[in-house]
Parts: sequence; structure tokens; C-alpha cells
Amino acid sequence: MIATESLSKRFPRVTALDRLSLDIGPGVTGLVGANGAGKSTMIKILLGLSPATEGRAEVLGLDVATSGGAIRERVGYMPEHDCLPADVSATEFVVHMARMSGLPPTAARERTADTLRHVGLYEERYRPIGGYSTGMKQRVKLAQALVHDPKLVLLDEPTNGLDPVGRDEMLGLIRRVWTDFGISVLVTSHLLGELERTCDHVVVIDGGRLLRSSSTSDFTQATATLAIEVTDTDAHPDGTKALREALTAAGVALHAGEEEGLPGAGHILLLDAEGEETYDIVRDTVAELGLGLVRMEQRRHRIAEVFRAEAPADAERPADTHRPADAGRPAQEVQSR
Ligand SMILES: Nc1ncnc2c1ncn2[C@@H]1O[C@H](COP(=O)(O)OP(=O)(O)OP(=O)(O)O)[C@@H](O)[C@H]1O
Repeated sequence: MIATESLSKRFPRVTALDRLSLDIGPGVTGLVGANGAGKSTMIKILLGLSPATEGRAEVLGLDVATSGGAIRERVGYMPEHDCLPADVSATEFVVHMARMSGLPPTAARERTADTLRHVGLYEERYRPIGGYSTGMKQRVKLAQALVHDPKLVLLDEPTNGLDPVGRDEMLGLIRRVWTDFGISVLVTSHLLGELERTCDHVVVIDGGRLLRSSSTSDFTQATATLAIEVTDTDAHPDGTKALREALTAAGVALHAGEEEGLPGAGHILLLDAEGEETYDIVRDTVAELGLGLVRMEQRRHRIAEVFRAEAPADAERPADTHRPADAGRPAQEVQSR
């Protein structure tokens, strides 16, 4: 879908992209980096809107230096900043964008109705955009990127300004752009956490340089760590302690510390699983003690942890404090440089 080779973009005072070589296939790909990492610059080069200083890039097999127009016919683009006219309705605006992309009037109207429905805008699509919430405006921006049925969409920070619920809804929509319509997606974000569930592949850039490009599952590979949480009972007022002692006696290797569980719940024991029998031992021990098993789950790395572990020593990386008690809070933000 996208291939770059030693792609660089230098402004007089800053190198926005520094010899970036990438190969991005079909599916949903996240391009993640702090503010100023070079994400928007990359998108503008891929659209043929801004020339690279060095290197080359192809989108859908077309050279960005010579085929900008052809690329923009086949690719949808959702810009980062607000760029919507306040005094026209979503329907009027998206029909206009569809016509600009070359669709005949009837097809433009039909595609607009379908696309706005797909992004979750219904009756309100006839009201002026000026009165829309941020979430609705982001949906209009997404709709105009999809209306001409592109092969690929480039989405620049589509979750910007959204609250956690709006962000989840937008990420769900983005995922469906690929799963329901087969349109590949390149989505930028400065939030590492939100890409885990949405993207098949993640590219991390920092200061215009490639830090890592790999599949999300490689980033978040399951570890052999099990997290166990149990309830207290009258017989065992500290169920976690009782379980720790019983499992230790059974020869299970437990991690020294405990994690805090959800507010009001017990602590979470962590242990190294050595095959399926560890699960059986835990289950049987919990049953023998008469405790309630709240969770027994295999831990996965979070992208932020991997990123922090791999970042160069001189780079300040986010401290990932994700615990179950953090569930539902906004994803960890990559610090600005
Ligand atoms: N037209 C320009 N002239 C000079 N410098 C620029 C220009 N456009 C971008 N830059 C610089 O290039 C670097 C990368 O900017 P870019 O907008 O690509 O980052 P980004 O990762 O998209 O971050 P953000 O989400 O904050 O826009 C920044 O240091 C920025 O100040």
C-alpha cells in the first residue's frame, strides 16, 4: 500500500523526516509518535502535497513525486485540524467533496447518504456543521475521506479532542472501515495505547526517525505471566495471602509484589505459568480454599511498555502506570519532546 525509501524532509530549522524506510501492507496501520515527530509531514508527502527533500515514496504503486493527482483520486484524507465550513450541512459538504472527487451528482448523493449513515450521522446531517460537537465534526471529516470509495485512507489524529467514549467510538469506526469495506487505513496518533486494539501493524517514529515497525501482536505478545485475583471469605479474611501461601507450598513461583486490584477489591497475584498444569494448580487451590476466583488472565505486554523498553536511553519515555484500576481512563500519552 505504502513504501518509502530513505525518505527525508528538511525544513530550514528542523529535520521533520530522517531517512525513513517503510513498507506498509493492507489493513489498519498506526503511525505513532509524539507531537512534532513528523506524522503530518509524512502524510502530506504521501498525498503528493509536499515534496520530499530526499528519498522516494510510493502509494498504491504510484510515485508521490510524479503522480500526486492520481494518488489523491484513489486515497482519502482526513486532516488533523478543523477545516469544515460552519454554515453548510454535513450532507451538502460531503456531496460537494464527492463531486470534487469526480462522482456524478446522483452517485455523489447516494454515496454521501450511505457514508454519513456508516459514520453514525443521521437526522443531524441536515443541520449546519457549525452547531456540531467535536465528535460529530470528526465523523464528517471521516465521511468526506471515505465518500469516493478510496482504496486507502490517511487519517491524521482522528481521535483528537474526543473524550474516552468518543475516542472508542471513532476507533471502532476506523476498524470497520477495513473490516466492512476493505479500505486500508493509515492512522496517526500520539497515544500509544489506543492503537493496540485498532491496528494490525504499528509504526513508531520519533524525531522523524523510525523506531520500530511491526505487527501489533509482535508488540503485545502474550507473556507467560498469569494475574490472579480472588475474593476474601469468612474463613480467609485475606484471601490473597491465603492463596499466596497455598500456591507457594504447592511449588508455584510467585512474583514478589502484588498489584492493586479494582477499588474495593483484593490484590492481584502475579506468577509465571509453566504450561497448562499451572492453571490447574491455581484452580484447584482456589477451590480447596473456598475462595471466589475473580480473574485468572494471561498478561500481555502493552505497546507502551515495549516502546519504553526499546527507547534509546537518552529519550524520556512515558511511565506506563496501567493497572486494572486505570481501565477506561484515556490511554497513556507519548510525551512531547
Ligand atoms: N512547513 C513547515 N515549516 C517548517 N517546519 C515545519 C513545517 N511543517 C512541519 N514542520 C516541523 O516539522 C516537525 C514535524 O512536524 P509534523 O507536523 O509532521 O509533526 P507531527 O508528528 O504531525 O505532530 P503534530 O501532531 O503536532 O502535528 C516539527 O518540528 C514541525 O515544527
